[in-house]
Amino acid sequence: MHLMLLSLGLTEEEIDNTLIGDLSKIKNAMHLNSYPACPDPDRVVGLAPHTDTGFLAVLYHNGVSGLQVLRRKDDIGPTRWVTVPVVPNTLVVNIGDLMHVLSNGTFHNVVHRSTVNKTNQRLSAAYFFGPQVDVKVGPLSELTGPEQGLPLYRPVTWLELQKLKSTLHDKALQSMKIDGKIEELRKGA
Ligand SMILES: O=C(O)CCC(=O)C(=O)O
Ligand SMILES: [Fe+2]
Repeated sequence: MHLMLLSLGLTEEEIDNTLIGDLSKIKNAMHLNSYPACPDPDRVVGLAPHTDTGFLAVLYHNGVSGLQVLRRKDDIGPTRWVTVPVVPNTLVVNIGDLMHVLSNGTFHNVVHRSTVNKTNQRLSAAYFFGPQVDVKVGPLSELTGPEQGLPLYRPVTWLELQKLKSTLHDKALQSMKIDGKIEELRKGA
């Protein structure tokens, strides 16, 4: 995460002043997932499509494939699910919603899901890195201004975002847009 903030142009000193510079404001969580083998895997959902809410998620798995990411329409093809290849002794890092907010939309949160395997049980451990539940996260002031552009999102705490997602699902971030119409979205949810 430190390297990602450097790549956005923040100095070491500016990073020290962000949430990740102040480790007392950082919180961790973990999911342990088990996907039993299923003889008819196309008829079951392992883990429904979602984005992770924190800054970053680091995924470890037992070498059985199943994680897929949603690739938006591009020159290569239409919007599609792409299976993340299993590479031994590696971890997968997903960008979460709060990293998307913190970077003012530069780093995109990734929509992903898990499928189940026909013959092998799949196990995964997802480690989530985010702020303490009551610390507000908004676009970094270093990334917004007359030259870089306006902040796209209002600040939220991790807890607020989790509550928004429980009612608005994939529309939660849209509802935090500074020109977003939260009430309209709530009615349509
Ligand atoms: O099982 C996986 O590979 C993904 C798990 C996941 O996305 C999650 O726990 O949020
Ligand atoms: Fe996830």
